[in-house]
Amino acid sequence: MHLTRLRVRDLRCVIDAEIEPHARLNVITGLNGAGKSSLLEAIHLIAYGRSFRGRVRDGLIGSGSSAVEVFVEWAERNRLRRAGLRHTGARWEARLDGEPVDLLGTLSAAVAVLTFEPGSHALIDGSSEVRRRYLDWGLFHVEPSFLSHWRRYARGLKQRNALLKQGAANQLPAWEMEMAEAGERITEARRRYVGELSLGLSAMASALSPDLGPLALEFASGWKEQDLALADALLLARDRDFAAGFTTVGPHRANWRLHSSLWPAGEAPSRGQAKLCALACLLAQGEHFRKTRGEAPIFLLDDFAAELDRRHQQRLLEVLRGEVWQVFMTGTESPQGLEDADFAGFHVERGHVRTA
Ligand SMILES: Nc1ncnc2c1ncn2[C@@H]1O[C@H](COP(=O)(O)OP(=O)(O)OP(=O)(O)O)[C@@H](O)[C@H]1O
Repeated sequence: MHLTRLRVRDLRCVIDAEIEPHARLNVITGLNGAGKSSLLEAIHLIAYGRSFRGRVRDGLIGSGSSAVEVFVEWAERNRLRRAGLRHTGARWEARLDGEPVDLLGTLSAAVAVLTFEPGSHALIDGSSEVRRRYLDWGLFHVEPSFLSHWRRYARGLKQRNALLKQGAANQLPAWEMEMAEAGERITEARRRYVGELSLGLSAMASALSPDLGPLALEFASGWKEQDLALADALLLARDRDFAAGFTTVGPHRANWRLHSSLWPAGEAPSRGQAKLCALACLLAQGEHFRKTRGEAPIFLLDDFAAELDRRHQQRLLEVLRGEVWQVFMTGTESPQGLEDADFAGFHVERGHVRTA
């Protein structure tokens, strides 16, 4: 899929901007604070209902305005589709192909976007929640039944946690059964997905940087899955969970780890290594999406020159040029090595965008 039109109103310093992006590579340049990242935030907002730089109400809406508005048009299998989102920070209204939308997830399912931004190293060195979200984003897009299992599990977990807080044991078995059934399905899907991602990850990583060596993903389900079914793990954890006041085992505690020969077991990767590995993971996820769905997600690269040294920038550009994805990248300058490339340049100045 690729955007054919992007219109942004009242997002940070961008009061009203419209661009017709290139189907492949879009390079957005401008001075610091010009509003380059704001354009990427607009695309991210449509796909995720939030920014990659915090909540909508925390400064995303341009000062003096009550809502941010984003409109996109995109081509998908020779069909033109469109979506719009108006967000006040507290309330939102969305439309997809001219029809009102009740759930933000409907937009997320339609517009697939992967974002690499200055905080993306958290995928490797941040909390397990970031890594679960990474897996679940992929499964949400490639496995149609995943969302219903996920919702069922989340509802069971919420009910079980409420009962644990109240000290009410008698209703626990019913909710544990719900959690166990849905949770086993979630785990099966996550484990399979991690396996599939691992197949493409090392190739992607070596294209990005030969130094990264072979990479492997190791999945942990959130309970001692090799010894116990989830239903038994929940039963056994009851006393501890009553004392804690929440559920201490289950897929909501799942995690994965990346193994690389660059950092021995027990050692943490450097910030730069974590960034490169996070990028490799995102690219591998995009490639998996493309192979499974038969169309590619849109890739956003915020301030990529500041994130990667020149050698890795060149390698990334080569990888991206070999792919069929639509890419939006920002930087204070256009990257070197694009002289013979077919791409669109946009220049941003105080929130105004023009073709470069
Ligand atoms: N709510 C807001 N209303 C109006 N302007 C805002 C608001 N929030 C931030 N800004 C301004 O918008 C600009 C943000 O731009 P953005 O972060 O997109 O710039 P950038 O070109 O990506 O910069 P850099 O190269 O420094 O990353 C800044 O000048 C900031 O002062």
